[in-house]
This record gives sequence, C-alpha cells and structure tokens, in this order.
Amino acid sequence: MEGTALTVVNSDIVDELEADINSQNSFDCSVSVRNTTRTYNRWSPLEEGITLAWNDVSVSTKIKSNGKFIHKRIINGVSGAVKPGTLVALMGASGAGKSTLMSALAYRQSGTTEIEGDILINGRPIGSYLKYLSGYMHQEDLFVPTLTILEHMTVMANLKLDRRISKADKEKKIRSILKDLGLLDCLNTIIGGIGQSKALSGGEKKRLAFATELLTDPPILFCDEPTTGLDSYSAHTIVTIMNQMACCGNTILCTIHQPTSDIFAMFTQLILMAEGMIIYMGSTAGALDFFQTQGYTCPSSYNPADFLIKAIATTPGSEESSKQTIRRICHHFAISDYAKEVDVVVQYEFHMGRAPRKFELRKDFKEVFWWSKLYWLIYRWTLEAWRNPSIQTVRVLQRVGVAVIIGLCYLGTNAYTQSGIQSVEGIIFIFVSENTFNPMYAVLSEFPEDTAIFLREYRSGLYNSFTYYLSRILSLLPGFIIEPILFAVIAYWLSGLRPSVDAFFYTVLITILTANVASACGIMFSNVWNSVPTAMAYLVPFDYILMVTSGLFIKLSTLPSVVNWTKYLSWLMYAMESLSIIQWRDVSNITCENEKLDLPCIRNGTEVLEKYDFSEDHFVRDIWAMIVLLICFHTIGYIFLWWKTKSR
Ligand SMILES: Nc1ncnc2c1ncn2[C@@H]1O[C@H](COP(=O)(O)OP(=O)(O)OP(=O)(O)O)[C@@H](O)[C@H]1O
Repeated sequence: MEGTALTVVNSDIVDELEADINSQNSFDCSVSVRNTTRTYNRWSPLEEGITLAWNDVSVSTKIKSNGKFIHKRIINGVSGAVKPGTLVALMGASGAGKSTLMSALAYRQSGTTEIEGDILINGRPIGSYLKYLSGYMHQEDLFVPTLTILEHMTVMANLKLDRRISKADKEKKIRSILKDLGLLDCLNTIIGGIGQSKALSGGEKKRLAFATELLTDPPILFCDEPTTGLDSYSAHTIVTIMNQMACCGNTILCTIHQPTSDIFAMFTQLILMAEGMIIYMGSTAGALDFFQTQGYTCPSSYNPADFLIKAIATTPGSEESSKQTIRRICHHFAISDYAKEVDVVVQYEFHMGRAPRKFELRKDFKEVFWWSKLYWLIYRWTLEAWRNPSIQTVRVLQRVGVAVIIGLCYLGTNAYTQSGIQSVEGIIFIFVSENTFNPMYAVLSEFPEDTAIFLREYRSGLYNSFTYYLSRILSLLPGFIIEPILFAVIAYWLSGLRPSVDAFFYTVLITILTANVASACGIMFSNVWNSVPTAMAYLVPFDYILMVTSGLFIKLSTLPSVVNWTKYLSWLMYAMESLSIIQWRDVSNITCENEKLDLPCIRNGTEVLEKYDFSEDHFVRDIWAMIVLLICFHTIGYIFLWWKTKSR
C-alpha cells in the first residue's frame, strides 16, 4: 500500500516537473514551422524540412604509425536516413564512432579525414552549402571567455544572420532564445574560462552553445552530446526544446550518453552504433523488440538506454567475443524489417535525387558583408583584450615604468660630448629593444590560444581565414600604437634626446613601426609552430641574431660573410640606423673633452654614424625595409594560418 502511495506521489512530482519545464521552455516555432511533406519537384529544405540520407559511408583518418602515415577506418560502410520532424538519438559506447559519423553527415569533418560514400540532403549531395542549413553543437564548449552572454550572442547574431535583419529584431530573437533556455537572468554574466570564479556553470555554457545554434533557426541540427555534464533538469530542458523543434518540422540528430528513461522516451528515432557500424536504426520503442529477438530482454525496471548500451558494450578481457556478438547483431539487423524500412527511404531519396531539379538554396538569404564580419570580429577581440587586465594594465604599467626608469637613468644627458655619444646610442638601443622584445613575446599566445575557436567557426562558414587574420591584427594594432607612443613621450623628453619636434615625431613613428614589425614577427612564429613553447624555442636564437646585427655590439662591416646577410632581416639594425640618423644628422659641434689627453675625438654627427657603420643616405631605405619586413612577416604568418585550415 505504502509503495503504491509513494509511486503516486512520485509520478505527481514528475508530472509537475515536466509541466514546469514545458511551460518555461516552450519553443516558439510559429516563425519557422516547416511543412514536412516532400514534393520532390523542387529543392526547398527551408520549407519542406530536411531528409538526410546516406549510403555506404565510410570514414577514415590518417594516423602516424612507426613514422609512416596509415589510414585508420573509423566508420565502416553505413547507410541510413533521417526524415524531417524527427529527433534522433545517436547512441553507442564511447569510441563507437558517433561523433565521427555525425561530423561527416554535417560536412564538418577535419582536414585529415577522408569520406567515401554518398550523403544527400533532400536528394542533393552535401557540400559547403550545408553551413547555411545546419547548426552544429560540439561536444566541447568553446567561447571567448571574457565576453558576457549578451555580447557573445550579439556577435554571433551579427556574423550568422541575414544582413537585412534589423538590430531590434536581432535583439528580440536573442532574448527569445535565451528565455527559452532559461539564460535571461544571466544575460550580463561573463562566460568565463577554466578556473575563473565569476563564470557560467557548465550547464549554462552548454545551454549557451545550444542557444548559439538556434540563432539561425536551422532546419537540421546536429548536437554532439548536448546533455553531457548536465543535471537531469537541465538535460530535460534541452531535450524538451529539441523535441519541440522536431515537432516544428526540423530534423535533429543528437549523440547522447546515458539518457534517463524519460529523456530517452522523447526521442523518436534511435541509431545504435558499435565498432563504426550501425547495429540498429529505427524507432526507440522498436529497439527493445529487436534486441529481444537477439536474446536480450530488457527488465521492466531497467532504463532502456542503459540496457541497450550494455548489450553492445565490449567486455574487457573478452574483446574478441564481444566483437563477434556485435557483428552477429549487425548482420541480423541488416536483414531485419527495420533495416528494410530504412533502406526504402534511402533508395527513394537516392532515386529521386538523380532526377534533375531546380535548386532554390537560400535565394532569399543575404550573407553579412565581409567588412561587417571584420567589424564584429575586431569588436570581439578588442573586448577580449581590454577585459583581460592581466595583459592590458600590466603591459601599460610596465611600459610606463621602464620609460620612467630609462628616462631617469639618462636624465640630463649632454648628447654632444664624447661620453654623450655612447649615452645616445644606448638610449636608442633601449628604445628599439624595448619596442621589439616586448611586443614580439606578448603576441606569441594570441593565435595559438584561439586556434580551436577559429577552426570551429571557420568550418561553420562564419568567416574566412583572411577576415579572421585581419581582425586579429587590427584588434592588436591600437595597443602597438599607444604603447610605443607612451614609451616615447616619457623616455624621449626625460633622457635629453634631440629637443626638436621633427626629431621627436620621426622617433615616435619609427618606434611604432618597430613595435609592429616585432609583433608581426611574433605572430609569424606563433602561426608557423602554433605552440607558444616551440615558437619561443626558435625565437630565442633569432633574438641573438637581431641583437648582434643591431650595430651596437659589432661593427656591421666586420660581420663574417657567412652571417652577413642576416643583418638585412634585422629590423633592429634598420631601426637603430634610422633613429641614429635622426639624432646625428646635421650635428657639427660635438665637444672633444679628451683633447687634452690626446685621445681620438668624434667631431660631428656623420663621424658618429660612420663609427657604427650607419649612413645618412639609408634613412628612407630603412623605413621601407621595415615596411617590407612587416608585410613579409604577416604574409608568412597568414599562409601558415591558412594552411592550418586545410591540414587539420
Ligand atoms: N582524428 C583521429 N585520429 C585518430 N583516431 C581518431 C580520430 N578521430 C576519431 N578517432 C578514433 O575513432 C574512434 C571513434 O571516435 P569518435 O569520437 O567518433 O567516438 P564517439 O563514439 O563519439 O566517442 P565518445 O562518445 O567518447 O565521444 C575512436 O576510437 C577515436 O579514437
């Protein structure tokens, strides 16, 4: 009796909870409801929803074994179909190939992956156009951590949505999605990174990733483990929304681990995978019947999802017999009515797909202009930089501190004396080195840190590699203009360099150029190796070449011929020479305090320049050489970034 009463109470609580979730999270599909009746005489996935069909698909990847590249097959000749209005659970043990199959179906495979077989969207082979039709929620959440939820969604809306949608409509859409996902209360919360105290919880991040994919209202949505790491309430919320989206005529494919019974029951279709093969595909209810025919009966008290995974799991110690069992069930499935049902849909899609048809892909969609994407990316990276006090404040304070110290050390320098020559060249070297090594090392982590976000967004078709590269360097540019100016303003006037506005102006210009060439060099190194420690390992020996060829430590004309050419790569040399020219040009009155001691004296600026193997005639050459180096470093850096998009 007590047990029955308890069950009644529990089921009441469950009903109440579900009603609560449904009332809070009712997905509004009035804007995007799709008629799921296929006409086959036109190609209109936006109106008719998406039927995804694949036939004999195999996926392999290149791996290195014993120093040689070999092909590793992950997916073995699978076929299947998913119709509009279906919420599909893609399940299987870890390593079964779920994510690999899903990324192949979504046309988001990595550069090292090879796909054989045919995959069709409403009868048309998949291609890059799929980025306009699909959303892809990845297993790992990747965000720019310093942005708030609202900022993240605003940037994404401005990158993804039709350019004709007004700002107000975008805001309305963002708020409506965030409301559906219960994120409206933390609109202005910083997303946060690992180990940050003021950050979104794991569940909130998952919901934010889901919200990002809902922005474009895609007719097909791929979700890789959207509920992993979530509490059962949050997991229920997400799957409820997916279910409602499916009811609106969308196609949703979702890999999922250990769903609770009620979550599992919300899926309309199940694809079970093991060892890169499809072991069952059909209705969720039919799975238990099929497995019963194979000798696996699910106890009534058991979670069906757990039961199915357990039935096809590889038992440690008896891997071979587990594999044989999987192959046996696979074989039985292939000749079952369930497989025939799927096969009919696949064949129909492939047959109809061969017929000529009119394509109507997004004729009414206007993509955001590239310069608008550039603007929003610069906005995002600039926010990231300014929100990171450890980088900005410390860097500015460090610059000011060094400038004041240097200025005070050289305070009252009388340049036009024999000892003053050394002081002036010393100050110039500090100007150049401070504006070389600081920016060069500061940028080393900029690109490697964001590679994962970049590659993901690039593959989603949000922007191209050039727009990303340009946005990155333009967002860094203000720092590399303001910091050298700050340094020069303090250090120049304190240290008693040539007191002329012209000389100061040119010094500031060359200092800015130096900082930008140095940062370009750092960016190039970090893109070539894409790892801060490796880039640093190569950069340190390069620093020595730069230092030696600056002209201060060795007479440049005495460099051995084997290394003589390195000076032409050294912007330290160009910067030292041009800044020295600014200080010594037209100087004719250097005091010779050593005269009484009968020591040699330098009498004018030309002699000073000759002492360091510099020439007044080289001023314009030096500036151009630095501009050429700047362009070359950025070009090489960009080529390596572009290469990454092809090779990963
Ligand atoms: N790029 C790759 N190089 C080498 N092996 C890979 C690569 N990608 C996937 N694999 C291997 O392919 C198999 C399937 O991987 P996949 O990520 O698709 O599994 P999964 O079913 O999604 O697992 P999980 O549920 O743990 O995410 C795994 O054994 C994995 O190690």
